[in-house]
Amino acid sequence: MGRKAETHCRAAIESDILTSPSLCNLRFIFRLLYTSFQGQPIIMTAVISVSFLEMRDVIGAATAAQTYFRASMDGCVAYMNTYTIPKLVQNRVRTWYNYTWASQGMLDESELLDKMPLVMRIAIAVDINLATFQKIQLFQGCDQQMLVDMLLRLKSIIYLPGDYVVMKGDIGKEMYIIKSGAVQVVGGPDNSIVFVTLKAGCVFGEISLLQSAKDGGNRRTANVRAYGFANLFVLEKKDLFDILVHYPESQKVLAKKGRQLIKSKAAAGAPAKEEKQKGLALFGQKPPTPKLLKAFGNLRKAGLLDKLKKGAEET
Ligand SMILES: Nc1ncnc2c1ncn2[C@@H]1O[C@@H]2COP(=O)(O)O[C@H]2[C@H]1O
Repeated sequence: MGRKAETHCRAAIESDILTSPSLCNLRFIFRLLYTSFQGQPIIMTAVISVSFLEMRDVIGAATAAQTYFRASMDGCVAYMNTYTIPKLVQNRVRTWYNYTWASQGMLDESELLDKMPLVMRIAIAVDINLATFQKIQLFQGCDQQMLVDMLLRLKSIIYLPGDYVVMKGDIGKEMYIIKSGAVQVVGGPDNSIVFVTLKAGCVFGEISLLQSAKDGGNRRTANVRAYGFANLFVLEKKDLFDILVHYPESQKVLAKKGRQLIKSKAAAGAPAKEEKQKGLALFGQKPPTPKLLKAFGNLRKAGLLDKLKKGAEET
């Protein structure tokens, strides 16, 4: 019986099922058990028996999530085959699925929170992101409650390396906050000039959102491209404006900041040094904004992510 427990424990450590993001903690527990109680089979048997029911529930939930993920990916692949979508696009879609699953262990984080009572959603959103949002320069001077309302409307999205998040001249319908990874503001021939690289905690896409449609003020002022994999929060213009209706003072603060951003854009004659030489800058480099808390950091699996990153860079 004791030897059996030891064998099961070792099998669990080596098994593939525990390599999924949600189960890698279990793999760690088994490894700990194995190393701590090796040679004490009775203790190991007792501990494993007690944990068994709990583990069964965890494994059940994780398997359901994986089944959902698989079904979604298989359905999408079948759909792409039906419409003979080019292989290159199909590979990118597959990479997106695999990266999303590997990095956050679910396809849509917001789905998870949607089912919770508002009070819990607020508690989670505040705990994870409020401190970070309070440090974002754009939101300084805005009502705290307005920031909380905003946190509840954020959607999470992942862009693949080289994907364009916004295109110059398009109408701005959403703004972005970088959760992890980086994006580059690019322009010039073949977008070969990098004006600035924005990292975790930075905001972009806000300029066209804060301008009126008059005289094309709501158009994107630059191209923004994902630099490596980029995990972003998206805030839609409609959601932002729905919220601002209730906070006229914050509305004034943001409108003023919007005017300042446009002014600095007009002052493109005095951009940051390296941009000046190239003569294409819109406005100076933004001050660094703080890093977002690593909310889902413990779900990351560096090995698989690195492989996916390499794969995506090769395509
Ligand atoms: N020089 C710059 N430095 C930092 N961000 C920029 C710069 N130029 C453009 N952007 C960002 O790129 C975005 C493009 O879309 P928007 O014009 O909506 O908002 C723009 C800014 O957020």
